[in-house]
Amino acid sequence: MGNGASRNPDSSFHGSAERDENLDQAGGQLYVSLKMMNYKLNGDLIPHVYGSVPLVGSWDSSKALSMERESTSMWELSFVVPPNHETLDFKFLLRPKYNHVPCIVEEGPNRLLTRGTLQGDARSALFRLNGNEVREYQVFIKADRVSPFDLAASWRAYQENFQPSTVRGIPDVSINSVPEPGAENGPSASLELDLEHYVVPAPATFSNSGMVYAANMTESPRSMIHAGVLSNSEGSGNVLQFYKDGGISIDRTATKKEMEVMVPDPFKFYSGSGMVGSKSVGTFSSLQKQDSHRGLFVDRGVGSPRLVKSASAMPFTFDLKLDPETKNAMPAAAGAVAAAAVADQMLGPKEDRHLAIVLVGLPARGKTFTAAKLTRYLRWLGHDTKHFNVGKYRRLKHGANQSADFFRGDNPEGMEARNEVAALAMDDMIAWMQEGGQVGIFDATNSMKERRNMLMKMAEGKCKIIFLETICNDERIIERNIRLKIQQSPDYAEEPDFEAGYQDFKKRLDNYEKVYEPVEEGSYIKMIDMVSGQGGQIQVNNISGYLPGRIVFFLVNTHLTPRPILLTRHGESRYNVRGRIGGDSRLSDTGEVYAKKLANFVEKRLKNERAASIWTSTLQRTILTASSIVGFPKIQWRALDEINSGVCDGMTYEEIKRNMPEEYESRNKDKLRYRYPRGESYLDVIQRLEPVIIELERQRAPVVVISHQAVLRALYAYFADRPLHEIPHIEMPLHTIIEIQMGVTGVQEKRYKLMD
Ligand SMILES: Nc1ncnc2c1ncn2[C@@H]1O[C@H](COP(=O)(O)OP(=O)(O)O)[C@@H](O)[C@H]1O
Ligand SMILES: O=P(O)(O)OC[C@H]1O[C@@](CO)(OP(=O)(O)O)[C@@H](O)[C@@H]1O
Repeated sequence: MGNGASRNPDSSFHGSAERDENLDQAGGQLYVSLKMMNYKLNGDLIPHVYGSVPLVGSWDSSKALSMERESTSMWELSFVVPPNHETLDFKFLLRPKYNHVPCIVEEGPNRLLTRGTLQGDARSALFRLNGNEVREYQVFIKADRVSPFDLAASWRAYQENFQPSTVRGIPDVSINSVPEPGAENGPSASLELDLEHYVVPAPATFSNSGMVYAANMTESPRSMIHAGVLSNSEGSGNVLQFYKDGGISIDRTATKKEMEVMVPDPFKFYSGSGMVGSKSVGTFSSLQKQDSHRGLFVDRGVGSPRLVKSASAMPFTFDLKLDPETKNAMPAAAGAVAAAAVADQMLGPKEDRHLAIVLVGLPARGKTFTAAKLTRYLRWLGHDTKHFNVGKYRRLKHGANQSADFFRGDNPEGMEARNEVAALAMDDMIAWMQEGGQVGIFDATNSMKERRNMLMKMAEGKCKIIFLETICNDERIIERNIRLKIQQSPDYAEEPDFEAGYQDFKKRLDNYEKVYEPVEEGSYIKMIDMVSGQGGQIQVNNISGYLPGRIVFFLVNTHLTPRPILLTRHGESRYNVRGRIGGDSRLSDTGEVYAKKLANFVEKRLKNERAASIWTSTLQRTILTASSIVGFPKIQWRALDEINSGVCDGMTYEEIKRNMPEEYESRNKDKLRYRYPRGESYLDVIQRLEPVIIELERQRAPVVVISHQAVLRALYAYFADRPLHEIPHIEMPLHTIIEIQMGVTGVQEKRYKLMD
């Protein structure tokens, strides 16, 4: 749209330099939303808009933009103006949709929009019809500056998913901030104010609830499993109780029983000093240009992680050396993971086929939290990943109630006992990798070089180690973390006196601080003050390969700002009613009622959340479901489109069974991997949703995702930490909102059912 050359001599209006600067700094685009009220069709004349720049026809009425009917008498048009636009003059006109004449242009001077501000008085649109009859229609013109980076943030997501809609007349990005007059009298008014009224229980499988201490869900010592003392990681944690309101509580009795178990001593002690020299260090911050490091997202927001890559930093490259021995060995979840990851795993050096992420950091620095989150992400992407928490091994071997003295650097028994359990956990992790496991997350303080050397020695020739150090210098956050630890950690489950627990943990921290040696060796990622809200930094050293690159990218985008993510399917579609899959049908009458109810719900639930946004697919049924929601930007993502059912698109399951029995059978056998002819599989859907997950992690404001059954199953599985094979079978009912609450203790779920 550039320098929209205006014919209006007064159009050289400019805002103050300061305002311009502010707008430029916002880096945003302008979302212009025009509405015309009470226009009832007059012959085949449809309201249009044309104006001074090519986007609105350059004053050529044949290229005017048609407004779309939003309701019986309300017409709407939204478009996006790039930030550098000068002035936009425009006028409303009435014209047949596919004919150029007759063309009736509104009376009066041009309307003028300068740098986001409408000049002159707001006035109705006056049209002089044949015989000099004058018709007057009320119009609303609204321009909102919204950062496009908040909308479709990563360049990758933008390139891959932010495609033009196939739906005629519906803008890809729109904002309608003016509540529809009379909206409160629509069907939505039937939704009572009390949202709690609509709460229904969440399924009892939400294993990653913020109420559950992540360490409890990690692996158990093999020796115990083999001895039949414990079952496996899932079974060995605490007993969970699920309540009607979706809350979860931990049965401490179970924890205690587990702690009482003592194992025969299978421990071996490992030592060594195989230190790997540091090759290059890169620091990432947002100050560099986006295109200077492909694949890494740059956040322009205040208080977001900073990402800078120094010239000396290693690029994330693929090592494609051919290893004939493993040519045919496919990774466990082949097909789920990106081709580059498969190539790395199959063709890279032998030890690189297994990756150990070894956490480093003082207590209460978010190591277990980060390890659990990374495990969830990698598993969801299809990488066989396990989380080994040395604290859990320690508790099982030495009991949960060790005092701070146990952790003193000058307590030889304590040191030996701690190294012993660390070696046991590492041993288990390597054994698991040799059975085919891909990524092991080794979660302990690992705060001294000597310990890290031991681990590197154990890993030699077996797996590649990347240290992941979490550093936090914000005293307030450390204080909050300590308090959370006393509440959550099984170490203090038996301590009834909070203050006594607090003092003991502080002493433990002191003991660690005295001997702490930051990582300077090998390959590493350092997360420094990433959750302080003041920026933060990620430093990487000697990192290469597809998977390490994805891990860095993921960590850069995660944070702890609490916010809800609301997931919902579109309202019932006409195809849903007829049992047809895919397609691009409109909503049924029931679906339309849901759209109104949803708008009402969103209005109430996100009343004070001005920065929230609504994400839809590019298919009509989601866009129409979002259409009644006002006051938030709406973004269409192609990645949110329903699973592509290829040649079966538009058929009923019955028709597929009858006409393509083999296809029907194959899907029944393996719904996760089955790919519709010329369409997609669930695994394909998961892959294309990865940028959406990264973007949901990155967002600090609430997001409402209105999408489809298969897509929402995949998204939900990420948050609920559900295994890949369950994804195609997860229940995803219509007319229900799943609220995922992201916060400092992890992820929690709540459900609202708005209609039966
Ligand atoms: N990068 C981080 N820096 C500081 N605190 C964090 C970070 N990530 C998560 N946290 C917070 O730290 C709390 C305690 O984390 P936890 O993982 O138990 O610590 P650790 O394993 O280091 O002892 C978490 O509940 C979370 O709120
Ligand atoms: O994988 P299955 O269970 O077939 O579910 C996906 C199907 O759900 C449907 C409805 O049957 O999605 P949608 O919610 O978009 O209408 C189909 O369009 C889609 O093919």
